[in-house]
Amino acid sequence: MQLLNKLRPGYACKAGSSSSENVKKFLAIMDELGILKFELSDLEKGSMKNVMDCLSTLRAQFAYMGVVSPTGGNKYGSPHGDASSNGLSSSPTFCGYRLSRSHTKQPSAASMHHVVHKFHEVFQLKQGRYSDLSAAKISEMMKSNSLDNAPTQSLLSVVNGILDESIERKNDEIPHRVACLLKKVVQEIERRISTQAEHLRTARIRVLEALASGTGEERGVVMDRLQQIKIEKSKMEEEKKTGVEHVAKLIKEQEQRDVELSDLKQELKLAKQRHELHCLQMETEAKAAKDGLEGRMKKLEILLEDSRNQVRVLEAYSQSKSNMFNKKEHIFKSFVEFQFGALKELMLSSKSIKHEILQVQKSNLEEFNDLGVKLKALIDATGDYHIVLDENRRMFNELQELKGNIRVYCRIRPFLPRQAAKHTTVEYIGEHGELAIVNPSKQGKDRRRNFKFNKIFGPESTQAEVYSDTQPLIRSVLDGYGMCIIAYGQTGSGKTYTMTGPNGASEEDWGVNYRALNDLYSQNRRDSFLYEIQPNGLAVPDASMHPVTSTSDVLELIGVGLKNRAVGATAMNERSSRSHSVVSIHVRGKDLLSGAALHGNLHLVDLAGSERVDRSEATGDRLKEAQHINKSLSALGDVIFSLAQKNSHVPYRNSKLTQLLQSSLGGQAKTLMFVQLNPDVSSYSETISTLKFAERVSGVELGATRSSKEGRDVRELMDQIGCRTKKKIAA
Ligand SMILES: Nc1ncnc2c1ncn2[C@@H]1O[C@H](COP(=O)(O)OP(=O)(O)OP(=O)(O)O)[C@@H](O)[C@H]1O
Repeated sequence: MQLLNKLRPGYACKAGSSSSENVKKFLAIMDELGILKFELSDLEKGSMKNVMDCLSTLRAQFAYMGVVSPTGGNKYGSPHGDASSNGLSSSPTFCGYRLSRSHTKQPSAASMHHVVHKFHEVFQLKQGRYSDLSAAKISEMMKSNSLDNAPTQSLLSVVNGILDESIERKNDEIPHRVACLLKKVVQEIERRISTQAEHLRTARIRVLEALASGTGEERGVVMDRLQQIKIEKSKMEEEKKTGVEHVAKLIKEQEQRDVELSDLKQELKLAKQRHELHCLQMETEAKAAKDGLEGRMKKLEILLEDSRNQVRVLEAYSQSKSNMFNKKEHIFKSFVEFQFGALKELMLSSKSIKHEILQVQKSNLEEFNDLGVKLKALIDATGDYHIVLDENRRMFNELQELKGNIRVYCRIRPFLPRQAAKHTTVEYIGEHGELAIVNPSKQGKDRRRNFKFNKIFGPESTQAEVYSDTQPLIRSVLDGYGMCIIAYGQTGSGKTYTMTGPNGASEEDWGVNYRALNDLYSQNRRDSFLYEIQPNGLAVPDASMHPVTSTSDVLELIGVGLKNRAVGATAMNERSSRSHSVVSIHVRGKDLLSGAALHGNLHLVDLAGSERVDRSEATGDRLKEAQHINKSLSALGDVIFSLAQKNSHVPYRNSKLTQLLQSSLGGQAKTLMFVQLNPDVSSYSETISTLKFAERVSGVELGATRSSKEGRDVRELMDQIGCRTKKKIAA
């Protein structure tokens, strides 16, 4: 056991050389016995498999050896002495084969069995007796080769057989050849026994020596080791089982992997197909792209060639340009040099010019000073001019006042082409405003009636002639006075014609309105006054005021007013104005020098027809309208009459019309009335009533002879104005 203990892994390395020697001895014995041995290096590595195999073989050998009894007979009835016996006899025995032969090479179990079988065949008697054996068979059996190789059991069975046969025979003697065979066999057995005994003795001594070197403790270690080995074996079996399960699991996993692999292969196949398709497409595209690129390359090459050619051309061109520029540069340089020379000269002349300029400036300054003195004198003179202007304005107004603040003109309308019988009521028109009207139906002193006006415009009078006396009064408006121009008369007598002119009138036919407005703008003294002109209707409900800058602006507004004017047919006029038309123009002037403000106004009044109600055959609303018209005309007559009489009370408030015209009726305002007459005899009574109205309005002044003193005053004033104006112009 000590020996086995020394077989533990690593023991040889740890133990001393004596242990190692023992192992070597053990291995030598194993070698001698022909048993599969292990190497010393196995112990050093700890590889126990070879060691265990060796020990197992040794154990089996011992077991086999125990089968043969010390007497050499078949103790257990088996003639062949098989390995079933476990006993290990201490008495000399012999093994089933020669131990000496096992020195050569370790026989395998199969070869050993073969040899034993062969010698059984030679020595086994299958039937019959040994005495019946042929001489050849016996000589074959007696051959030393056969005897040497025959198993001991076979030899013993031969001996037993011959002995049994001799006992059965009793009287018969054993044939000589059989006796020789018996002798030979016995000798062989003896030889084997002695040899075996010797070998066994030697082997047992050696084994015992080897075993004697171990102790009981080592045996325990070996047993423990064996136990461990068993445990390891069971563990290994367990592991093997686990391994088997693991292998099964692995197989299953393998199967799954196979399935996955097949799926992957399928996918790979599809991917490969797709990839191939894609590659194909790519190749096609690449080919197309390549073709395209080649085409483009060719184009680009052509372009490049063109560009190169152009570059060459440009290079040549730039070269020629460069040469030209060089030439020009040369010319410029010489030119610049020349210019520098000229510049120097210029600088010199500039200096002298500067000097001259300074001289001129000095003399200019002196002249400016002189001019300043003169200008101051002029400004003073201008101040005088304004004083003169103001005085002129005042004197002009005085003149107009002396001429009369209320003037009544008479205008007789010509017969119209459509009028059939042209019998006139106008018998005489005097140069100084005398008018004789006749009534053809009457005789005697009642037949004629005389009237007196400031002036009479006959049927042939032009629009310009009618306006001529009005024109000077327009200046009064700009001078800041009020003025009112009124057209009065029966319907169809020509009021609108006088105030506005015929429809679509040319400049020649323009009425008072247009001409007055034109004069307002043309007489606008912009050098000394700033004027603002606005038509005004603020005194009338729903009226509005609009700034105007020209005659056309005013006419436009008049047009709007006319559209709104009530017009209706009467028995006397197909298109009769059934309302008064008033255009009020306010003028604001500012003296630019003194800052003094002026405010003048001009009322242009086209009254409604003055015919009698019964004559116009008006009824209903038209009758009421006619009555209103008559009332307002009557109120106007009363106001003008009161003014002419210089009454303390003037009844402005009796009608809207007089309220509206208040600013241009009375005071320093000028009133100018055109009394319109229809010369036709059929209108005689209307003519008479119109003339009576005019007579009443103009009152005392009409027909009154101005005193010689008033006449002188007028002439003197006229002279003064003329004289001053001449002086002013001279200045
Ligand atoms: N001096 C004139 N020369 C030529 N035609 C004239 C003259 N006066 C008036 N007429 C004509 O007579 C007609 C009546 O004139 P207008 O309409 O001016 O009269 P009216 O007094 O304004 O009438 P109403 O009061 O009804 O409005 C018109 O056709 C007009 O052209």
